[in-house]
Amino acid sequence: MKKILILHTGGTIAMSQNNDGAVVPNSNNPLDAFQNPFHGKLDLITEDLFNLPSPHIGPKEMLLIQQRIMQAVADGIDGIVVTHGTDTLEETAYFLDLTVPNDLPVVITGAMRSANEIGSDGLHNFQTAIQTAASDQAKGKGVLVVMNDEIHTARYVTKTHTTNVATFRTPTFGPIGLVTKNGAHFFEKLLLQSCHPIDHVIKHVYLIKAYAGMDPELLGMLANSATNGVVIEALGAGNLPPTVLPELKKILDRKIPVVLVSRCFNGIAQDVYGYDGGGIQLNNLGVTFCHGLNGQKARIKLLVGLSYGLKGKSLTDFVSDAVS
Ligand SMILES: NC(=O)C[C@H](N)C(=O)O
Repeated sequence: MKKILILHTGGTIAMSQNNDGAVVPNSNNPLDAFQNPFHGKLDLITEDLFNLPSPHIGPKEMLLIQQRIMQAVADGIDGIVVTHGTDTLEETAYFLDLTVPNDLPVVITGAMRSANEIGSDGLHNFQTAIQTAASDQAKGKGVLVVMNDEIHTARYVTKTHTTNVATFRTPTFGPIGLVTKNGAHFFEKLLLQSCHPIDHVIKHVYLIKAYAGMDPELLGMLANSATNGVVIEALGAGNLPPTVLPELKKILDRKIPVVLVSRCFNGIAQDVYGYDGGGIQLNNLGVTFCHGLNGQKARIKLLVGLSYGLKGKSLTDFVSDAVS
């Protein structure tokens, strides 16, 4: 019988609406009411790691989840389900994708409606996540996000709607599988990336967003602080307003890695434009283009790479390639 370890970390899936209509964490996890429908087929081992809304989760908590999963790998667990708030779920999922071995199925899920709201999606998402983690086909796919009957890769999935249960989408590529009443079905093979099992996370890796008429002061502050890395969500195919270039150069002169992604929902950032502030100039200045990740994931990738001790070309190669 397969052993599936369930790690609860909080989020709406562990919350209820109170009499004032506010959605608040429950002291008793509503998922404790889950009746194992896989009796005799799956051994479900449950642990409450913590009970935090996901805006309270950061790299420290992500590392705790990663360490618990590494222990489970050593203990011979067959699959892992992590329940998590949806606001930062994609970041934790990608952090784990980069830092745990990708042969063990690790599935993250959450809910958009709390336990006592009509149409609550928590129990259903929980069940489909368990089915996916128990599937032989889930092996070797890296960390997966299962929500609303869809299976997405941690690498590309993102939260796209504030409240809709169909919030998790994979721009450009789409989901890699579905969960039906018969279980998990995959229709994509994946390029797998290497595992970087870090044991600490560094600080001061920042994410900022470009906008029309972008003020240079924020970059100026980063150039003069204890900054370890910067990710910029650039305009379009990967361009910045020229007004920020002097401050950007100060950061690059300090050998602080600067990674560029696009603020566009679809597509990849590339060095295609030759005007002032265009991608070709940014590339020549030493900015690293990250192909295919959104800003928050590129930041996680830079954070993991730096925490792992990568430097220079190995760091650039690691961060620029979404599948390395
Ligand atoms: N749907 C959710 O889980 C959102 C909640 N604010 C959280 O991330 O904890």
